[in-house]
Amino acid sequence: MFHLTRLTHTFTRSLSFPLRTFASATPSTVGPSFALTEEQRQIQELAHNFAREEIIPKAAHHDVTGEYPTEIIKKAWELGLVNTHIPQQFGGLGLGVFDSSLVSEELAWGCTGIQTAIEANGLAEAPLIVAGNEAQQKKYLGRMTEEPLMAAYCVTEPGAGSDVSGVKTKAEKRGDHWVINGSKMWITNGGKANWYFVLAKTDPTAKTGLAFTGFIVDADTPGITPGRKEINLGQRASDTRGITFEEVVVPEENVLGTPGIGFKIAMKAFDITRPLVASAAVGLARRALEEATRYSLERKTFGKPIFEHGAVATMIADMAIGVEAARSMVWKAAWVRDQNQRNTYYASIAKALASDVAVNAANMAVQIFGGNGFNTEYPVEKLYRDSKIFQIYEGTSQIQRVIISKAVADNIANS
Ligand SMILES: CCCCCCCC(=O)SCCNC(=O)CCNC(=O)[C@H](O)C(C)(C)COP(=O)(O)OP(=O)(O)OC[C@H]1O[C@@H](n2cnc3c(N)ncnc32)[C@H](O)[C@@H]1OP(=O)(O)O
Repeated sequence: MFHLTRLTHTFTRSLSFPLRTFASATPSTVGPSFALTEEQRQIQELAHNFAREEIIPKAAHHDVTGEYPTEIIKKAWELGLVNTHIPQQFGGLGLGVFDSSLVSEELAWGCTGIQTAIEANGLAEAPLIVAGNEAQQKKYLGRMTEEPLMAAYCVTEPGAGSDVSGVKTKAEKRGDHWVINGSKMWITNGGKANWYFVLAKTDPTAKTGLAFTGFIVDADTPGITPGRKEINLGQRASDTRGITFEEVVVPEENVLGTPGIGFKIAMKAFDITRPLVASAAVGLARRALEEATRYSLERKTFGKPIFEHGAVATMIADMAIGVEAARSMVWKAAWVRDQNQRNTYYASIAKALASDVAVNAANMAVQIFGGNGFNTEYPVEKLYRDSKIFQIYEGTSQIQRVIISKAVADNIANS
């Protein structure tokens, strides 16, 4: 309660209206409109200003050193820009996916490495939001609003990335508790989390939809060992690690939903988070567009700004087309989810489209910067490195297309 009051004060000061008024507004239910409400514009502006003033000046430092952006996350948390989905009854803002996408686009415009560290909390929390009981939500979501803690979603394994049904980590029921054994890989916030969502196989004989169980696991449980921080191509502020689980004892009360339905919980979580990963990709693409446009208006060749050469202007136009189209798709995927309708198809389209847009935009920005684009003194080489992971994490671009094509075929078969 103390925290909620503090958060309310901070947020109220920043936004100039009471938290509850804002949080109880459900602008996403206004229907297919592209007009943001006043409240949405204000939270977007808050996130934008935060990215400009707190993230951008420090992004290069965290990229070069790989240092985890703890102080930035704390400040973002104080403003309510972290854990945006947590329902109000557990101390959060209870924002829908649409409103959260406004925040994630702006934070990612600042730095996708830092934004990924922040949004990985949302990914870990999503299974609790879709399947947690009140006691679990109160305990684990509630604590995220009481102090700036991190959480992590542990599904991927060394041998199971795209194919989640190949997860080998297993959990066995022994008496009144479960025991988890196995190894996870590429876990965002792996070394920083206070608790994990862990997917483990509990019935090897059952079909995928009944073979796995989702657990909430406190990070300080004996038997959990995070590995070293991985050194990745981009998004280096983000903490990615392998984690081993050896005879990790988890109480029955930490089973999410019922035993066996963990795969579906893990998938439903993506319905919330894929639109947000896509919105982050839009943020990166928009940043690339802005940097490239600014540069092309200043840099001269053959006696005029390079923007005036048609070949460059065409690239700028293509980047703008990508940003606008991808954002529209993010908004649709988010809006459908906020209507409590299944959005898997749209979430995958948004994720696939926005990821390709981000990679292409960063590529074109480097091209427009020329030699300077290849150099670490200029901002776009970082965007180029940071962009690639969008086509890989939260389901590769190929997996999104598997989901999309299956949905199209099902639709035709059932028509
Ligand atoms: C910003 C934060 C970033 C954080 C860092 C990023 C972290 C990560 O990258 S997390 C890991 C990312 N990994 C992935 O995205 C994995 C990609 N793979 C997949 O999504 C799945 O394996 C996928 C879609 C290929 C489906 O696999 P497949 O084994 O064919 O299962 P499938 O047969 O479709 O589904 C099994 C059951 O689940 C159900 N199901 C599948 N998806 C859903 C869903 N969205 N909602 C409800 N039910 C679902 C199916 O209906 C089916 O049910 P039933 O058995 O009753 O018919």
